[in-house]
Amino acid sequence: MEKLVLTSTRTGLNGTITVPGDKSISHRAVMFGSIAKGKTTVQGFLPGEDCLSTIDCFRKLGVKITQKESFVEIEGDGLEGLIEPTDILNVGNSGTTIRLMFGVLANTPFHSCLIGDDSIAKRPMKRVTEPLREMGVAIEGRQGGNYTPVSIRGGNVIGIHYTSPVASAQVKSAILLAGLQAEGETIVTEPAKSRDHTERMLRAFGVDVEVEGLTVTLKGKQSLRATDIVVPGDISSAAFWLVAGAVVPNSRLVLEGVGVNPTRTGIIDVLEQMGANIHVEMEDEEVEPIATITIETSSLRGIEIGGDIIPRLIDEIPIIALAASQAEGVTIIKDAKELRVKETDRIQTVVDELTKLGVHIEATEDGMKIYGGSSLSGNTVNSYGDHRIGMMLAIASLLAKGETTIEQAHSVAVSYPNFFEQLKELAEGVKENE
Ligand SMILES: O=C(O)C1=C[C@@H](OP(=O)(O)O)[C@@H](O)[C@H](O)C1
Ligand SMILES: C=C(OP(=O)(O)O)C(=O)O
Repeated sequence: MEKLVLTSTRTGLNGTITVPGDKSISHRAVMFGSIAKGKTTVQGFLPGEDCLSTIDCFRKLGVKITQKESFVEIEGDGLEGLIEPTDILNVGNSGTTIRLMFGVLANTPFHSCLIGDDSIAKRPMKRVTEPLREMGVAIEGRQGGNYTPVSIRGGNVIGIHYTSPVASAQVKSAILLAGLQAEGETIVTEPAKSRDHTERMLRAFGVDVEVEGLTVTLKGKQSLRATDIVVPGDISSAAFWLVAGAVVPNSRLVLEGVGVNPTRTGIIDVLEQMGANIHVEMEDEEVEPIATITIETSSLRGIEIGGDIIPRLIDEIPIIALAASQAEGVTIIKDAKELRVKETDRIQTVVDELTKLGVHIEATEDGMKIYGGSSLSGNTVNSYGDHRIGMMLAIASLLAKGETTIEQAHSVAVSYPNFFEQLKELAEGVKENE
């Protein structure tokens, strides 16, 4: 599916759905299961391309993994059980895979080489490779180890006290994974709280992790004990329906089993602040909290979004920009420079593609300014291989007059393989041609 043509919906979006498993948690379940001793099972795994890349990497490192749709079984033999790969480890489009793999491989006494697709080749790796070098890991790569291909030979890692300049769960997790294998203690402090799935899941695998404010501490030479993981629905995927439910007239959507870890719920806070009719009902609260979220067509107002909330909604900014285009008044998004180094430069891509549909929107250095009250008209737009841009444009097409053609629509499979099927189920009257 290179190109997809969508029309607006006449009846609104109605129904109850379960979104696929959380991408961040699915990656970690496979990684931690692969370096634990014993059999780990994963229910609710996201069979998206990014998480399949993680499985592929660990198979190349000698781990036996069986995966059938959303169920995964991993036979781990500890970190010592990993073997030198005879092939390059290819992470595809996944930043989480490559950055966390550096941490996993920090103490393995063999050579590995990591590459990814064209988007990965443009994303900075120094944020992880630099602190890992400080810990004693031998890393070589293009432009001093900032870009792929990167090769790594682990061994003799020592603990570090690292103050990260970015609020990034990928940086924090890579250092903690290296720290687990290191001599001595590892302490990571971040400037704002990023998602804490690593800290929560390491505990479930029997690791001692201390968290105090923005600082995480763990002792080295700890091993992981296999366990059974249940992955909640991905709030970053649910975000597309939350915004669609709020902005498409005559809609009411119920999303069940959504992960509502407070480090991820910035989208709910923003929609509430914009005046959305949104209701969250807790279902369960074990390793990760889970809820049912209901949203109805709402009158939204523009707001200012910046500061510590940004890491709590970083992947949702493209769809928040669309919500803002339908609000009354102006919305300003700032402190979000990180968007420039995602799968695409998400500030520029959002501005370029929404402008083509008739939105009045301007890029700023660290965010965007969106003028509300736009009426959208169909046009040809492009995801540029960025899954979140592809899904945001699909929701935009539901509001646009006439037909919208989305080029590179297949990119949605990175995080949401059945996105277009669910869209057709929820939006009666939407026509689709390939
Ligand atoms: O750790 C993770 O699973 C992720 C962390 C975030 O990236 P950064 O760590 O670069 O902020 C996020 O954007 C990405 O989608 C997933
Ligand atoms: C940025 C994302 O993922 P990653 O960094 O893992 O490629 C994303 O899913 O929006």
